Amino acid sequence: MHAFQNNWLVKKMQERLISDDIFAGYNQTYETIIEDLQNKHFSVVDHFFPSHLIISLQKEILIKYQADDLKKAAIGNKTNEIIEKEIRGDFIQWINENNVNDIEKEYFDKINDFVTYLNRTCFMGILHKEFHYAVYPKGTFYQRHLDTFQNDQRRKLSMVLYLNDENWTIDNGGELVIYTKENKAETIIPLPGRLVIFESQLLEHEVKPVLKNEKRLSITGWLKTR
Ligand SMILES: O=C(O)CCC(=O)C(=O)O
Ligand SMILES: [Fe+2]
Repeated sequence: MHAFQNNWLVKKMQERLISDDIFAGYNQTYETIIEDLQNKHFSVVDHFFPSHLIISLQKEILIKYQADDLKKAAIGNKTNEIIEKEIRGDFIQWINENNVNDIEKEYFDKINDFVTYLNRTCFMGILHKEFHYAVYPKGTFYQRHLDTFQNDQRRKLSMVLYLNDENWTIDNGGELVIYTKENKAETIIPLPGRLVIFESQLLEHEVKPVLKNEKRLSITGWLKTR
């Protein structure tokens, strides 16, 4: 018997069994993600986005970081934000989907296609999204947490896309560790182009310290219900 059979996503999956609509516009990558989420509440996909987009987004985040556009990330809710270096040390910039360049638009087009698929085939009811760039310089990390810091129960799926250099190695640190419901640590190397999707309210996770001078680059976001 599955330990989390009554959680939000699994309920959606059960409803899904009765939908014939799944077969219209069937997408194998999306189906793999949905199956992973159903089985283990997270999924790791390496070629969700085309590689030219990863390269362009990497250039983009580096330009913004060098222009000092990213700010120290805070914790807590919006009215009570505190910067707590002992908890997280990354620099972020929120992306406004209504004001994007061509590269960011290509990114959002793909995200929106995925969201439409989830809503159509799993009745997931995703209505809102929020995404930010994140840079973790040497020595920074993000302690074990759930993605519900901002008192926001609407966050359902977390999505992290790594924009690291193609020469990124395991010695750089900065692994994402996801703690499964059996409290088993799953270590994910932040390889360029890798996308990690997990259930925001269910799985605790942490970013291990970045050990080398190579900055750890990503876009992190949340798919939210009403
Ligand atoms: O960058 C990652 O791998 C995870 C980031 C994260 O957990 C967060 O921003 O909430
Ligand atoms: Fe997180």
